[in-house]
Amino acid sequence: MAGLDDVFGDIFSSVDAVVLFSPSGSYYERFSDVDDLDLIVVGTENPVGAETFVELPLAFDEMSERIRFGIEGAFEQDLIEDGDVLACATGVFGNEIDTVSRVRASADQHTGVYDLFAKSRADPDVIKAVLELAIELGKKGQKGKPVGALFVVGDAGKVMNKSRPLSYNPFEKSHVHVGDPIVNVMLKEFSRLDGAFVISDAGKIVSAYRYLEPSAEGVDIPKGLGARHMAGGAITRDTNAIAIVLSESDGLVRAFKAGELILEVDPEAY
Ligand SMILES: Nc1ncnc2c1ncn2[C@@H]1O[C@H](COP(=O)(O)OP(=O)(O)OP(=O)(O)O)[C@@H](O)[C@H]1O
Ligand SMILES: [Mn+2]
Repeated sequence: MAGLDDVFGDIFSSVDAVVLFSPSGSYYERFSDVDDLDLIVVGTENPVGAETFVELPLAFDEMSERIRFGIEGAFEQDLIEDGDVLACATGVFGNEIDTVSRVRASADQHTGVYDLFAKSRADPDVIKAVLELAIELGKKGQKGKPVGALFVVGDAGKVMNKSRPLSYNPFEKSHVHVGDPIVNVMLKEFSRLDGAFVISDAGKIVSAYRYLEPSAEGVDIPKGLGARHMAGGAITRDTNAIAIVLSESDGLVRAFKAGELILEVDPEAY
């Protein structure tokens, strides 16, 4: 009878690097003894003091998200190359490592999600909450009809200076934050109305109904996208904000940073 190694051994054959997600100290040390293998530690913190470390802005409950993010971070830091085979070890059922996943790193699969979270001004939790809200809005629409929405996140003072009100601001005197379930209901309700939401680095809803007036000079967004996307893209070149845009016409959620489209997701795929 064949041993388990014969059955599962392929998972570990010709691996270029091991990616350890939030390992405990003892686990890390055991791996350091394995010769000729690149070791990359990925986590929200680096308590093992690994030399080669990719920081996660969020723990990412979903294993596939965690791995995708770690791989993008590793690409970003030139730790891996296109085509590298990685053994990704992570804990699916808890903090202890219980699962190894064999993944071929592909530069084509670059989604920009690492850039969006790790190198933005706004709090990663805020970005994640807004992205999830946009995806949810895209999936369900508003009362069954597709809706569009534009969220500008971070660097709110500057964003306010480069925009003007289309109507009175329902968030004028409030101190509400994204992520709060009631606020999400409010934001969905207001998404039927024109203009952009402006959200601070810490997630405070600064304004709804903002008409953005950035300079569109040098902004290179894909042809076919209209004024909402142009304004969203352009404001991220003029300020340190990021923009998350739900398109009413094609239903996709896009994120812009520094004037460029860096992430495109289909809400139906989530
Ligand atoms: N400069 C702007 N600032 C804020 N909101 C804007 C701006 N320009 C357009 N919008 C909003 O975007 C809405 C849709 O405009 P438009 O159709 O030109 O954009 P789009 O990029 O094609 O988006 P969609 O894919 O949702 O149709 C407008 O009704 C308006 O609410
Ligand atoms: Mn349009």
